[in-house]
Amino acid sequence: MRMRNKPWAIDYLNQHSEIVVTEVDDLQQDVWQQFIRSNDIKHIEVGSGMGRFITTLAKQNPYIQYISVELDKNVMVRVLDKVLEQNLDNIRLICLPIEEIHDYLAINPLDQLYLNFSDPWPKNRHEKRRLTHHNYLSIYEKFLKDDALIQFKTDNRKLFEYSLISMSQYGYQFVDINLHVHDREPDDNIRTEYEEKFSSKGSRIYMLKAKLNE
Ligand SMILES: C[S@@+](CC[C@H](N)C(=O)[O-])C[C@H]1O[C@@H](n2cnc3c(N)ncnc32)[C@H](O)[C@@H]1O
Repeated sequence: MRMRNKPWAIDYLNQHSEIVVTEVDDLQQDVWQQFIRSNDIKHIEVGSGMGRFITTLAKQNPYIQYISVELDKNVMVRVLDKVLEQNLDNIRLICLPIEEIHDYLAINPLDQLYLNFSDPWPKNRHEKRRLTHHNYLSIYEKFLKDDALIQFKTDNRKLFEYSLISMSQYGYQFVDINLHVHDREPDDNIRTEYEEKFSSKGSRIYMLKAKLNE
């Protein structure tokens, strides 16, 4: 997601340090350690973009704690806007790449992971950047509970097929595979910003749900 540089973004995020982390070391602060170590049900989205998906979930499920991970500060400000506008108190934002923070999350594993419209990185030489590459799957395994669910949506058929193979080879079992989400769209489907954009252009939306262990 390319968003114009907002020179004020980092200050805005840092003014809300009770909700947002912008430096890895901040995760050592007491308030974050308490959050990480609490035994609430916790769901995480990696690559939240502008945050419609995760903020809608947070509003619908006040008893679940949500973690939004988005590396781009220019995009994360849009997630923070939504959290503040809706007064959501069950969501935390981490404005860093997942690669840099997973050890902290692994302290107390999480219940569910969402990947929505992850960058497809179509060139073979960029395969390792895809968020369903086995290197990322092994990162997720460290911070997810044994029976945690991964839900992945994309408009990109090649990335979807790649992800089915990558996850299957890693040992994931598929709980659900939907090859046309918007044909008889499930009531509980929350459309992300990218999903809305691609769907309005006529793209088909694919979705999978998978678990490592039942
Ligand atoms: C194509 S956008 C999709 C945004 C949103 N999920 C949606 O569906 O509208 C992918 C987002 O993932 C973020 N991203 C990519 N790699 C990431 C990583 N390793 N850690 C955190 N965020 C990442 C990008 O900055 C970008 O905003």
